[in-house]
Amino acid sequence: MKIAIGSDHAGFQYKEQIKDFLKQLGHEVRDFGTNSDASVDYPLFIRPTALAVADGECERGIVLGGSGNGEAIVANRVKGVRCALCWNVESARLGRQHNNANMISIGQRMMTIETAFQIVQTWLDTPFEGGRHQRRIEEIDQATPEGCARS
Ligand SMILES: O=C[C@H](O)[C@H](O)[C@H](O)COP(=O)(O)O
Repeated sequence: MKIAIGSDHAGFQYKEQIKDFLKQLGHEVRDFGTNSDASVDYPLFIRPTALAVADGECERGIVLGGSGNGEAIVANRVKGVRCALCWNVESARLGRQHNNANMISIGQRMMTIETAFQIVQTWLDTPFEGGRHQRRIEEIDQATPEGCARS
């Protein structure tokens, strides 16, 4: 697969290691930065990563930061992206089975690199279940481009 990857400074070290891990598995990686530990603003790197998944340049995407929270928030504002914030193998497995997550967000300050590798591997290997979960995904996509509001 062609996989987009992006991080801020707080996710940079794991981004580099996950990039190597993906290449060893035979995947093509498109790196949207950042390229050092120097402090940056995560939306500037995460949004282009998510847009590459949304427009089909990449099949999947991985974003990283300190917690992964802000990165997931940014990615999920891009139409067509379903980014699961993953903190263990089970959350990654369910992100695929139930949510058909085409992106994951990982918090470098939240876990060991071994757990991060296991999350990535699980997310790559687990198929979407479909069925009732497909209906729910379609309900997510019923939101207007402006978002939802009570009328
Ligand atoms: O949700 C955002 C991410 O966790 C960021 O990586 C984090 O906020 C960066 O924090 P700092 O600027 O204190 O390194």
